[in-house]
Amino acid sequence: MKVVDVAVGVIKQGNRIYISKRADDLHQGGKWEFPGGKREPNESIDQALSRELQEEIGIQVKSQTELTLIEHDYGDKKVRLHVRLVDEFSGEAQQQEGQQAKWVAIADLNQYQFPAANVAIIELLQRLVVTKI
Ligand SMILES: Nc1nc2c([nH]c(=O)n2[C@H]2C[C@H](O)[C@@H](COP(=O)(O)OP(=O)(O)OP(=O)(O)O)O2)c(=O)[nH]1
Ligand SMILES: [Mg+2]
Repeated sequence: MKVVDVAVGVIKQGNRIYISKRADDLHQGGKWEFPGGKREPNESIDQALSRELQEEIGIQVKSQTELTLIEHDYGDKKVRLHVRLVDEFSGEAQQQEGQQAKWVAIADLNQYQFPAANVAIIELLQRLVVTKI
């Protein structure tokens, strides 16, 4: 099965992260996610993330730094999540297609149901909080 490269943005303001709910009819539908999407041919991950965050939540990314890389096999689909921290952006994060979204404290992320691949991202964020970011 081919692996799908996905650019994922952990958008941070203070100690809170922006999460949105995936539409029910998508892969891993109905779960919460960090905004982002599939890289298109000839696009870098940086470009894919900037484009997706503009399209999905209407922000312009000013800085993105690598957080982690996660490969996960859902059985029906294999993904490689390129997870980036976005802590500088312009515009106000707002779902462009009306999905639910919210800013959640890093410590409270466990209260939401995410796709299985995200468990490692949330653990990492909570570990980083203890030290720095
Ligand atoms: N955006 C996002 N995708 C995630 C996360 N965790 C996770 O397993 N995924 C998976 C679900 C999907 O299989 C894939 C991303 O696909 P997507 O549906 O967001 O892609 P896209 O925005 O380009 O959408 P489309 O072109 O298919 O409409 O990565 C996450 O936190 N954020
Ligand atoms: Mg998407």
